[in-house]
Amino acid sequence: MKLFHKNDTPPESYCQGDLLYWPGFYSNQQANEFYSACVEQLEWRQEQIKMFGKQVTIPRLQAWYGDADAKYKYSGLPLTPLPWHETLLTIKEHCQKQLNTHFNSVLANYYRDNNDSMGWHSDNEKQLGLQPTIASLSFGQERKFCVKHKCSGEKINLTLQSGSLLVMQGDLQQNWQHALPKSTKPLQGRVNLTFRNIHNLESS
Ligand SMILES: O=C(O)CCC(=O)C(=O)O
Ligand SMILES: [Fe+2]
Repeated sequence: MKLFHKNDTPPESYCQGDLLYWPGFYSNQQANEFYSACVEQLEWRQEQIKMFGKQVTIPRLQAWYGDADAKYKYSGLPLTPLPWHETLLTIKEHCQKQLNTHFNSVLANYYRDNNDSMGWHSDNEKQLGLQPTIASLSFGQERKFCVKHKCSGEKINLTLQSGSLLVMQGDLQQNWQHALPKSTKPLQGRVNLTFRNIHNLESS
């Protein structure tokens, strides 16, 4: 896969093996419009997940959209997709075209302020396959995104800007974890969309 061409690599882009970051995938204005549409129109829920045998309320809002058969288990939480929203379909088309791949679902995350976060994890569920390509879009408040190697502990920190596209692919989920930490500084809201291709294991 080739995401960057010599002459159109935007400033501060990052391309290291299986992690590609493109800050200006969308203009600020377009990113603001997507942010508002997502905040106002997606069916946000604060889910409970099981962690170490305990029910925990997750520190962010989530919504799962996709094709009807793209059922997903996320941290022990079975998610049945909501039917596609037009804004999500538009963004999905752009990503599919750019990355020359297909997505059948998206996990939307809404971080309302600096107290909302996502802990260390890998998106390595069986249903994603061994080397999933995940397209991660950011709209609204920029936030720090951390990646940590599972064996060496090597850390990479990126600031995900509004309108940026981050692609996680290849062996990234096998070898690395990632997280979106809380901040002590007050922050505005951020919407993140992670487009995925879920394999329906029951019917295969
Ligand atoms: O909000 C982000 O940038 C990360 C989201 C994420 O890792 C996920 O949805 O699995
Ligand atoms: Fe993730």
